[in-house]
Amino acid sequence: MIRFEQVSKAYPGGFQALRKVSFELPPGELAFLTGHSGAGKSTLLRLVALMERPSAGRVLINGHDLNKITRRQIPYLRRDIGMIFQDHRLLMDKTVFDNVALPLYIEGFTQSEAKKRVQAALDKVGLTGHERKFPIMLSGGEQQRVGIARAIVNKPPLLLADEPTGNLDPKLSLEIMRLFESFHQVGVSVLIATHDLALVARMHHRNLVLKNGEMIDDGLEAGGFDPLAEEYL
Ligand SMILES: Nc1ncnc2c1ncn2[C@@H]1O[C@H](COP(=O)(O)OP(=O)(O)OP(=O)(O)O)[C@@H](O)[C@H]1O
Repeated sequence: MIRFEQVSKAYPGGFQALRKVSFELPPGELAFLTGHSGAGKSTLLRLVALMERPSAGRVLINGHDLNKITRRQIPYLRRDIGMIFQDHRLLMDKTVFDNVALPLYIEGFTQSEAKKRVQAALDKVGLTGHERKFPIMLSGGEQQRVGIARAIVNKPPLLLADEPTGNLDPKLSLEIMRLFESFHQVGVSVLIATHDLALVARMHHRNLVLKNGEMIDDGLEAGGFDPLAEEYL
């Protein structure tokens, strides 16, 4: 699903955010991406989502070399990727229905076609019946669920989440992570960048660890990984 081959990313000004990162995430796998603030987690996700381009190396998604994707092709590739952000990025003047339907409208679905899909997505995140509400009327956890419903509404095979539980308390965070697990269980690939090492330790999934732009652990070695170990912090 995702393959990084010796990927480096230098931002304008020369800051080296990623250094020769290589890893592979097979289809249907759920993995965490951890590391200190500034380690390069968001940069890595942005490279997968074609929001940034690598300075060196190759990123492949489903065998497509992203270096060979033209600007025009980007929207087509992005359809296969659902993105979830810490600040959920909902449109506050639109209803829950319209927020979730947005990717479908962009793809040209009519309102009636969109309706079924939106209801199915809201059902999956436990928000049936909230269609007509505005985001401001929802709790933080519910708003994050709307963001997740929007990300899954066109059934992408890959979900990328950047600190999806950053603003939530431990109970809600666990609920959101369980939701990602439920997508993984039906075959969706999921990559979640997070600071929440206690939650990562509790969930028993692969953990990719970045430190100063280098991948110091790709989570594949047997023997158990302790995300709270000193060397990872
Ligand atoms: N557009 C940019 N231009 C210049 N430098 C950037 C840009 N985006 C990120 N950086 C720098 O690259 C480094 C990695 O940033 P990134 O956001 O990928 O880290 P992160 O691990 O996601 O951090 P955090 O956990 O704090 O979100 C940081 O030092 C950051 O300041």
